[in-house]
Amino acid sequence: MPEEESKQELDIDHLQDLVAQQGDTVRALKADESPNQAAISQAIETLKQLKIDLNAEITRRKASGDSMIKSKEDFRVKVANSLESRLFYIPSFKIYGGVGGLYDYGPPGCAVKANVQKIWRQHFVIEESMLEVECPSVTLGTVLKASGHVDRFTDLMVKDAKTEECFRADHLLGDRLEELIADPATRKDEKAEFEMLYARLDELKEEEMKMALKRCGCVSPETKNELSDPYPFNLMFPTTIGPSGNIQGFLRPETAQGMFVNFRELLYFNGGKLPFACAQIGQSFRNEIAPRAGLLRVREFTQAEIEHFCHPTKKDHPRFNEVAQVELNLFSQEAQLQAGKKEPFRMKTGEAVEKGIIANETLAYFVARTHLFLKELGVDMQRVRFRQHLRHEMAHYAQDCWDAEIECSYGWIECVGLADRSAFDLDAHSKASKVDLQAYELFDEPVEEVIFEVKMNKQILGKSFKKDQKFVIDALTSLDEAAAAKIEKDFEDKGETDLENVQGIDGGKATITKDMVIEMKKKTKKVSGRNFTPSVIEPSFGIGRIMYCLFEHAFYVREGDDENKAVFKLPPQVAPIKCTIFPLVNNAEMNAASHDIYKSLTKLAVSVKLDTTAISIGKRYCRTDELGVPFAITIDHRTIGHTSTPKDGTVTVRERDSCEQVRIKVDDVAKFIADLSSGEVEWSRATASLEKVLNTAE
Ligand SMILES: Nc1ncnc2c1ncn2[C@@H]1O[C@H](COP(=O)(O)OP(=O)(O)OP(=O)(O)O)[C@@H](O)[C@H]1O
Repeated sequence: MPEEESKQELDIDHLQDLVAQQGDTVRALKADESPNQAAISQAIETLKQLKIDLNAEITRRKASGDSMIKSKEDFRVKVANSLESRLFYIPSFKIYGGVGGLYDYGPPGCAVKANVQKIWRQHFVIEESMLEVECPSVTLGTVLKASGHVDRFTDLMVKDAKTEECFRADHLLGDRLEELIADPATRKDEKAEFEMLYARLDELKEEEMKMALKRCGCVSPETKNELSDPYPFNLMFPTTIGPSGNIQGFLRPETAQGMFVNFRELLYFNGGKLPFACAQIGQSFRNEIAPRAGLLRVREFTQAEIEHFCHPTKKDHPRFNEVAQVELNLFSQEAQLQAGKKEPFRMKTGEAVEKGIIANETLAYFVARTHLFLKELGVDMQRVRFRQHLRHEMAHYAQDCWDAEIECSYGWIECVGLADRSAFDLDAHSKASKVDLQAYELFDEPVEEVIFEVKMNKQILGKSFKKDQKFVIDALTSLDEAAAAKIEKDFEDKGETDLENVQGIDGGKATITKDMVIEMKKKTKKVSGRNFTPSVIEPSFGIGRIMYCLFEHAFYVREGDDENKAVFKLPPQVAPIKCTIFPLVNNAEMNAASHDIYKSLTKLAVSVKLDTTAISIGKRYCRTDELGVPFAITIDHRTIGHTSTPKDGTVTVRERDSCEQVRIKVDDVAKFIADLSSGEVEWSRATASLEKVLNTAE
């Protein structure tokens, strides 16, 4: 966003703060034990005046016709107009009226997406030697049952009692709570209650949500009809696999599960060594109840996910030194919970681990690498923060979670989730598939361990446990001293014992009777290693959300120009097309020269657009600026020679943001543009020794 605009936004923010503070003052005065009527009247007058000032400022900005962008909504509309009119993306099935939450990327959108993914692959898969996989989007139901998605991947939904329109219960309640909290008529004690509810919005269970909707008088937003009670709605798209319809499947809601279920093969591929990371880029599907905010909440989107498998108690990272000095904008749990103004703070990655703010080196390593990736894409890093999940936002098994949030006109948006998920996923799949998903650890030195040699009566055991016998034997042969003592005591007291957490057995419980065990002998043994279930650290990127935020950060309207002179200042590596070629005049000679340059650029794998339309150069620049094209080559009379202009075999090259133009030899131009497009060389350095020309077209 241009600097000037953020200054104006701040003024409005300031006025809004003043209105809120004055509202508090009025309420405090009213709540006084012996209210001072004169003071209350005066405070109300001040509040009224502040509201008038605020509204006047908003109206003034909306009404003024200059090229500045007046409000977040105006800005958003301008960005969306440019993106849609230039076919970055458009609603899918548009000629049939479209359907919420599904979008098509057009040519520049596809190109930007491919570039973002290419940078992601380079930054993570290649630089970190990750094992990349590609798994199907159609996923077996049993996989998603084991992962918990079939039972728990739900949002609470309510319906308009008459029209049956569906809403996300937390969205409706959140909107209503915002109204109630801002309303000067709300009593102080009620305000505190509503604020508390607002803070707990995403942790409310079905019954609590039902009460809260009632308490706040929530109704259907448009029709004002009553609402149904909230109920869980599973966000997965169900399907069946095969013609019989007997195999339940789902479109995957995340790419992660494919990597977990391949763990055993990947570990083998990696020579049995940990840690290693697996990566996947692919489509994910969520039947969002209320898709909104363009590309930010859609029903099909591209995820780029990493599963880093490591030892549960050794989460240091061999390359941590490389990122220890990277300064992050951290919004820790503590910063979010402190009284008064809640603000993120800047801290080096190394210090954040030392102070225990980020749980371990590996998670912090990925936070820092994510920071560097977003920076490389051209995201405005002043508007990026890493927000730590509050305890209630984290699953019970999660050790620590951080979201990379990017600020845009919709507020702070989670674009990347980074979580230490402990051994949950591998344990869950191991249990459900009855396949061992463990790794083996070789100790530095063999250690002496107390073991229990258990002689079993396999006939009796087999009768009771059939094919699960193996899991019971595994459990009985890996007893520790306390567990063995308990079994012996249980046998003495009641002739049987319950084994808990038996891997591979449904519910994990196995009842062992005394006759199944012939003898238990305590022994010491030297062991050189052990099996364990690895922990998983998962960075999960939403490519569409990152792209949208990047588009907003890159967008500006060139000052002093017409409203429609919109520019996307995308970095060359991300820009959909690197260079446009314009013949100054649409004639055979200039067109031929343009074609030659076009060929030399495409040979170097630089994406180019040849524009031979007869419209003015200024208008052509304007069109390519809105596509984010960073460079433009113009072939003119000096290139090919003219009666009044001697041929010198040069072309002009113009840079999008500075509008600066230089002349360069035709033979050198392809390499020059290729170097600039890779982002390796900056414009100012590349052009230091070149002839600058006056820009007359703009
Ligand atoms: N409906 C969606 N549309 C676009 N991107 C999405 C959507 N849901 C998730 N993502 C992206 O995938 C990433 C990882 O998914 P994750 O399951 O952590 O998201 P989430 O916490 O469910 O997101 P939210 O709370 O916003 O629904 C998110 O950080 C986001 O970038």
